[in-house]
Order: sequence, then C-alpha cells, then structure tokens
Amino acid sequence: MAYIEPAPIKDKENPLESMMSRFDAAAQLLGIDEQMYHILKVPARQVIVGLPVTMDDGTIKVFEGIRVIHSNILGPAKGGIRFDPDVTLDEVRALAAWMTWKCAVVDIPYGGAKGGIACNPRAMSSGEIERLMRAYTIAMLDIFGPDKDIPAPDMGTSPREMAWLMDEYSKAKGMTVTAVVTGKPLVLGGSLGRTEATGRGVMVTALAAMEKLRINPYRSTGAVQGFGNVGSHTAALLHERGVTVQAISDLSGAYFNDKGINITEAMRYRDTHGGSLEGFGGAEKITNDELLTLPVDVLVPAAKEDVITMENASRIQAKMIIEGANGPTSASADAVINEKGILVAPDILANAGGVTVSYFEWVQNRLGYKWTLERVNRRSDRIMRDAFDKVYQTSLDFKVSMRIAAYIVAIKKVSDTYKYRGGY
Ligand SMILES: NC(=O)C1=CN([C@@H]2O[C@H](COP(=O)(O)OP(=O)(O)OC[C@H]3O[C@@H](n4cnc5c(N)ncnc54)[C@H](OP(=O)(O)O)[C@@H]3O)[C@@H](O)[C@H]2O)C=CC1
Ligand SMILES: O=C(O)CCC(=O)C(=O)O
Repeated sequence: MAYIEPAPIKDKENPLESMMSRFDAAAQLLGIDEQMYHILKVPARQVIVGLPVTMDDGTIKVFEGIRVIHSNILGPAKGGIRFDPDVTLDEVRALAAWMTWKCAVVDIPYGGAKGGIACNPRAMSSGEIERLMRAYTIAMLDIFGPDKDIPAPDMGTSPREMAWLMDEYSKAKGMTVTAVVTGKPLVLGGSLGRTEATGRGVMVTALAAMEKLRINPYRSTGAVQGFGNVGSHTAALLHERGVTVQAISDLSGAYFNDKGINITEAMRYRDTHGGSLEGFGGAEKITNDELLTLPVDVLVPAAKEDVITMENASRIQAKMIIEGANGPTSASADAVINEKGILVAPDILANAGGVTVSYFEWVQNRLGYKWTLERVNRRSDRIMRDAFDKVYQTSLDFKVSMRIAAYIVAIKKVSDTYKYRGGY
C-alpha cells in the first residue's frame, strides 16, 4: 500500500508538533481550505491559573493549573485532568486537540478539552492532593459545567479526585451537579463499566485488528506498557480473550514471562505494594524499552507520549500496535512503522472507549437513571467496533495508514459541522 505520511520532524518532538503533523497530512488529503485549517488548529480557549495550596508542613506551594478547550463545536468540551510532573501547556494543547478528534471518530456529541497540573501526586499526601483539586475546581468554576466543559480522570487522577471536583463544584453552585464530571465513584453517579472502559475499548480494537490480520487471539501473544487504569485493564481483558500477555510494566521497569503473566496476581501485587510493580515475582525484569521491542503479536503502549520514536521504531517486532496511551508514537516514527507493515490502531481510535463510557455516564446523570453493566458494555463495544470499521475502510479508500484515516474521519466531521453552523 502506498502511504501518504507527514514529513518527519528532525528535532526532539513535542506532542503538539506530533499531533499537528498528522493533522496537516489529513487536512491536505481532505482538501481543507486555509480558513477552515486555522479554525480547526487554534484552541478555542486556554486558561492558566495559579493555585496556592497549603502543604502538610504548613508551607504554601503555588501550582500552575491548565485547562485547554480545543473545540466545543460538536457539543460541550470533554477531556481528562492529568497530574504529572512533566505537564506542559503544549502537552495539554495536544491532548485537548486529540480529544476533539477522538470524540469525532467515535461520533459522540462532544468537543475536546484537557486539563493538567504539573505536580507529583506520588510525593503528595491525600490531603494535599484534595486541596489542590478543590483549588483547581474553584479556579475553573466558570469554565467547567455539564453543558460547557466536562472533565474526567487521566494520568495521575482517579475517581477519588473526580469526587472532590464534583463536591466542590456542587457546593459553589448550591446544588448537586453530578453531570459536571465523569469517571466518578459509582455511589456519586459514576457509570458501571467506566473504570475498565478504556482498556475494554483497547481490547475490542485489538480483536478487530486481529480479525483483519487473521490472528487467532488464543494463539497470540501481547505486551502492555503501563499498568495504571488503561494498561492493567487492557492486560486483564486481553488475557480474558485468550491472549498470552507476556510482558507488563510501570515506572519501576518491565516484567516478562514467555508463558504469560498472571494479570490478576499482578494487579493484586500493585494494589498491596503502594501502587507499584517493583519486586513483582514470577517474571524476569527487563527494561521498558525491551518490552516495546519484544516479538509479540500485539503491543499496547498504555503509559505516556513519545515512547515509540525514530530511535526504537526499526526494532519494533510486534505485528500490531494498539495505542492505549495518547500520543505514544512520535510522528517521526510513523514512516518506519508503516514501512515495516505494522498495523497501528491510533490513540484517537483505540483509547476512545473511556470517553465513550464517560458520555454514557453524563447521559445517565442527566436522565437520573442507571444503566446495567451489560448495556454499557454492549453499547460501547458496538461504538468501538463501528469506529474501527469506518477508520479501516477510510484507510483503504485513501490508501493511508489507519492513523491518518482516523484524522480524516475526525476532521471531516468537525469541519462539516462548522460549515453547517456557519456564523463566523
Ligand atoms: N484513564 C483513561 O480513561 C484514559 C487514559 N488515556 C491515556 O492512557 C495513558 C495512561 O493513562 P492512565 O492509565 O489513566 O494513567 P495512570 O496514571 O493510571 O497509569 C499510568 C501508568 O503508566 C506508567 N508509566 C508512567 N510513565 C511511564 C514510563 N515512562 N514508562 C513506563 N510506564 C510508565 C505508570 O507507572 P507508575 O504507576 O509506576 O507511575 C502507570 O503504571 C495516558 O496517555 C492517558 O492520557 C487515554 C484514554 C482514556
Ligand atoms: O473520559 C473522558 O471524558 C476523557 C478521557 C480522556 O481524557 C482521554 O480519552 O484521553
């Protein structure tokens, strides 16, 4: 297949540049005019706030809180909040744009947003994190809202933080507003299935890709980088569908067993050892880079951006890469990966199960009703499979990789919406 791909970026990449180079390639193929190009490129709103927080030792530390709304043309903006020491404005801008494209790929009525605070939640007490989250919520009171911008968890945040956000927002509004945030604990109006939804979508995508490559899951092997929300549930669900998951990892390193890792045991170990796999037995310790280059059928990067780069792309041996993380492949690695004939299900398709079930959570909150797990899973599986088929067919029609095809599907939907709405 002849691929039309973005030009490689020479210097160290940042996620925003990676996102933009794929966007440019797809926009060019679609023949987007210059005005529309600029409308789609520039974020609708970017907010940076200073957040003074009293630390446990009595000192006051000021954090920088970011929220970027890339687009709200399809509906309220939607996207997670990241707590990580490496958070930058460019990263959040890229993540917000990816949310716009992701929601369009799975055809849910949301725009894209993302939030981030540069902090190290592992080095903070629960009280310090709670005060930070509440301060961020108050600072974003005019930004957030069930019809405006609806946050959710991302790296370093979980249902616990979403509960604090919901509580602080509700107190400020003088009423309980469950639909202001998704990924909440069940008791506060969270949806059944949201915790494992992103991993489940990754699994559905991997099985669809295996079908195309005629790989029998029961005779297949996999490796998953990252063992947080996305990685651990992906590993568990792939295992449940017959895949021998030979390697898992977190920041402490990677753990390899060619007979397969016991994922339930690994999750239990992590949960009883301060959230880390450090010291996990029954596996050989390898590096995260070695995990990425294992000769497996399915590779799932589910940790963070730019882990598959020009430097290691030529050593990747997997038959398919199913992107659980946002932006795990640098744009400069695309051409090498494509030349090797590796099927890549891109982030804006493969990890869309999370926001899909977040959408279901918001719908349930607004209806004041609760769906069964069976209904949530059935509907999200169908959305994920339909999106996969649409992107796959687009890649055949345009003779491009699935990544560029996903951008084509998304950009077409968002630009058509702008054209019909007009008014600019
Ligand atoms: N949560 C969600 O619903 C969604 C998340 N995503 C994306 O998935 C990715 C992971 O998010 P999520 O699972 O929520 O995050 P979590 O914070 O729950 O987990 C992140 C995992 O990645 C590991 N990790 C971090 N840095 C590295 C590294 N350099 N090498 C190897 N492992 C590393 C962490 O290890 P340790 O625990 O040791 O720090 C942890 O196991 C992100 O890109 C996020 O944007 C995408 C869609 C939805
Ligand atoms: O569930 C959501 O609303 C957003 C999840 C998210 O941040 C993502 O898909 O990257």
